[in-house]
Amino acid sequence: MNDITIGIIGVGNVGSTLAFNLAISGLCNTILLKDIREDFTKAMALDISQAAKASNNNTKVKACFSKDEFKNCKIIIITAGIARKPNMSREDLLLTNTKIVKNIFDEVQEQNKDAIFIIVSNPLDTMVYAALEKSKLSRNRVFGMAGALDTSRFKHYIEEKLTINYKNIDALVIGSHSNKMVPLINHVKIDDKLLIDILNKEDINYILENTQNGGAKIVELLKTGSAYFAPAHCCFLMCKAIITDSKDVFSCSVKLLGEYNYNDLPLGVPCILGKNGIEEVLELELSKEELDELKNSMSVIENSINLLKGVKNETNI
Ligand SMILES: NC(=O)c1ccc[n+]([C@@H]2O[C@H](COP(=O)([O-])OP(=O)(O)OC[C@H]3O[C@@H](n4cnc5c(N)ncnc54)[C@H](O)[C@@H]3O)[C@@H](O)[C@H]2O)c1
Repeated sequence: MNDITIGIIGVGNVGSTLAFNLAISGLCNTILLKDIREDFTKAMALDISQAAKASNNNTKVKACFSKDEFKNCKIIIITAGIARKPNMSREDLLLTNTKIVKNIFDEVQEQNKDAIFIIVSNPLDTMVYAALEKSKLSRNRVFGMAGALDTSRFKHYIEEKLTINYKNIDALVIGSHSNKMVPLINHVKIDDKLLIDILNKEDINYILENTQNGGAKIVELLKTGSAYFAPAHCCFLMCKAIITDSKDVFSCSVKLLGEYNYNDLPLGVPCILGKNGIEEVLELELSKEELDELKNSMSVIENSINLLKGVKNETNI
């Protein structure tokens, strides 16, 4: 068992499911939970601690309500905020969640000087931008989880259309966490075969459309919120890569510094994760068509950030 504390802020569907994943894995020995719903958070801490005990591991889960309790975290995952309901876009969450995310840094940054922050709250890429702006931390320590989830949805819909036996799907989604995300369809490999050589155009279009609208489909069915098992598990895997210094590659929303010809803006691209958070941002060789799609995808983030900047001038968010 590692002597490591992981903090989760926002103990709703994603946050509590992540805490459960962490507690039963034994990846860390302390999980700190923080949410505005006090009794609910205390209940989650008890229930999840007891789940850890059922697997005979010593992970302690604590509900924290003061600055002094929520401290010394190696990783902090921010899932606080409101989630989408049917007919809401991720952008509809913009102003509320920006205020929440920025306040959180006021509350926890001082007591967690070495923490790596993984942002989950939506609209994801803009929340990464707001968190970086507020915290003034470097990009390796403040980044977002979304590409890992979008990639798992991509793989889900690819598998639906496969009729052959295979061992591995190698696939990646980059771009903004929006319906203009960029599933890199021409790069997908099923073992050593290119997917585009296996499936017809209709199947390919089905995969692309469903991947890009994968979150909305779950929102529509749930009616009261958005997906949480896959998002929480992707966060867990990213925490694991950091704690174990695995150097595994995840698509993360990270501030670009010249990569893909963008500067000072966050975008989902493949990154190596290790003990310092993002160890390296990988630059893929993309076709002209893919770069155009990425530009289109980035326009969602630029519009959202511009909207935020406009409101900020008026209201001091
Ligand atoms: N990045 C992704 O891929 C991805 C995937 C799923 C969900 N999300 C986003 O993650 C966020 C959480 O989703 P969810 O389904 O867990 O929602 P949820 O409503 O179940 O949980 C949100 C929690 O945040 C808490 N909260 C609100 N304000 C807070 C504050 N100031 N401090 C601490 N806690 C606060 C609420 O009390 C609630 O428990 C949403 O914004 C959602 O859109 C992102």
